[in-house]
Amino acid sequence: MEYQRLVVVGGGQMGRALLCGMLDNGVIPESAAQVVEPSKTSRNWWQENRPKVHVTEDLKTAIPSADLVLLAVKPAMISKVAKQSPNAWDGKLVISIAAGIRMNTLCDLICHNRIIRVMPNTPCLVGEGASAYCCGQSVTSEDRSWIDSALGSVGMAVEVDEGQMDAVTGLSGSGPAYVCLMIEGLADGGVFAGLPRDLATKLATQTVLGTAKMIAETGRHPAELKDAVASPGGTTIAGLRSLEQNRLRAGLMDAVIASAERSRELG
Ligand SMILES: NC(=O)C1=CN([C@@H]2O[C@H](COP(=O)(O)OP(=O)(O)OC[C@H]3O[C@@H](n4cnc5c(N)ncnc54)[C@H](OP(=O)(O)O)[C@@H]3O)[C@@H](O)[C@H]2O)C=CC1
Ligand SMILES: O=C(O)[C@@H]1CCC=N1
Repeated sequence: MEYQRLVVVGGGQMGRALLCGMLDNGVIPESAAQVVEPSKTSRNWWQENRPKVHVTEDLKTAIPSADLVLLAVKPAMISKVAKQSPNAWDGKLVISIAAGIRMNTLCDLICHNRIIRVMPNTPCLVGEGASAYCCGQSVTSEDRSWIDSALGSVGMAVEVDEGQMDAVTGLSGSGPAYVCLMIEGLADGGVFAGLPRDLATKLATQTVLGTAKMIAETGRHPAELKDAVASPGGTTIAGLRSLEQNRLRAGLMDAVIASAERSRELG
């Protein structure tokens, strides 16, 4: 199936990361994309950065022209958006990225179940996203192929059971924030140890990027690669001891669990 027009409702952080990633990767041409956005600042951002994307405040006129609609508003706004344009959702593939909002709820709101729930993450903006999705009962095989290749064009995409979506949200949906905190902390350590801020941030970023790539490309267990860095009586094992004393791993587990619980509450 050819999808002619994509309407993104909510052109904020994640709507931007996903749509820009898809535009950059040729999933959809700029002229076929429309963004519905009430915030003037955000509309200005689209007009300055993606002038060919049509931007409007008017949901009611945008939806009828769409073949597929990406709901990228905050979870608390989903119901309002759906009710703002009743009967307009028929015949459209609806994709929701709202954390915690369940398929049943979406289905009740838009009165059909040709719905795909997606949990993406912000690295979609640079083609390195990690997205999971689950499909409603009326999703066609063409819809499924489209979402798989659209998300795949901006990173990795995996289909999961809906029951796994809260855990995915806790891990990869929220994860970029935890990694940013880690990079910030590593850079702060470098600054404390005497490096200029710019250099410390560059080294911290490349260390995280390189390590992630090494794990992904070698398929080796992170513990094995960690052991390869730590010489007996050396510098790394001193650092690792400090991290264990400060419960880094338990802290990361707690963060993922807290986020997954919050996702469950939002539903
Ligand atoms: N940020 C992330 O890393 C991720 C977010 N998500 C999900 O993505 C969704 C969006 O989050 P995020 O991008 O961070 O949020 P943002 O606040 O950055 O973006 C949401 C945008 O929607 C706009 N908006 C509000 N009401 C409407 C409306 N009625 N019609 C159209 N647009 C509207 C907001 O405008 P205004 O500011 O004026 O209210 C805002 O610009 C959420 O449901 C979140 O759970 C999923 C995965 C990761
Ligand atoms: O913080 C949030 O609620 C959203 C969902 C996943 C990442 N950000």
